[in-house]
Amino acid sequence: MLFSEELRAHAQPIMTAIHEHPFVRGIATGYVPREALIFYVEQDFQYLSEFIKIYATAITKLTDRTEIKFFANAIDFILNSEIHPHHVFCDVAGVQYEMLQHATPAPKAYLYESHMYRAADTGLLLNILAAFQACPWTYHEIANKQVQEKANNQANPFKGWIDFYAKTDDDSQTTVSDQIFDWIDRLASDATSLQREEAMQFFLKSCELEWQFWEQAFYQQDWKFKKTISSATLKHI
Ligand SMILES: Cc1ncc(CN)c(N)n1
Repeated sequence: MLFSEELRAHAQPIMTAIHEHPFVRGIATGYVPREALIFYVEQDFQYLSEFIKIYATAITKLTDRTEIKFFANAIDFILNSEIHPHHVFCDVAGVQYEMLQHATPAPKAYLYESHMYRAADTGLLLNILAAFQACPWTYHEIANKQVQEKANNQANPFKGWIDFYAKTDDDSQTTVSDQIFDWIDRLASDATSLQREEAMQFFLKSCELEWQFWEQAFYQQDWKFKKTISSATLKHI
């Protein structure tokens, strides 16, 4: 069994819970509460900005130009393409995107970002890719399932979001997540079983954090002492 097949098999209960999450179901049925959409975009904007820095860290571990290009493309995708699904949510919520670009990470986003940095700190590309893969993989799975359900019909205001994440790579029919799974398999074939276990943990925790990210936005879960934390300034003694 390929390592990527093992990853997917172990993540199945989490993936099922993501498909069934009320936010994700709301995308399919065309209704998500406005506050949830706004909270999501605020958090995702800052989360993706942090992701760019994590990709940049991954680049420092590489020598092969094709591999470097992969991460450079991923950065370009966030900066220039992934703004589109955010605009879809903003249009439905009736808010200006520019208004949602100043948030600080809420607890689950903070945890997810810290988890990614922890993977990067191990210095192992296998861990970085495993931790990162939950991001493209779960979104592609969500969108694909919703396309199969014909949720991307003209009446659905989230059609643009679903179509965006269901897209494959031009004519090749391969997705970014397929390419990453192939890359993970190549690295895993040279890894020890302990290293594979560590990568598995990074992947599964990222999958759970994807679920947590939807949950956090749907219920707008923020720091309990947000005002205290954000208003703290150093006193000059
Ligand atoms: C939290 C999260 N995970 C995944 C994606 C899809 N790149 C995203 N935009 N945000």
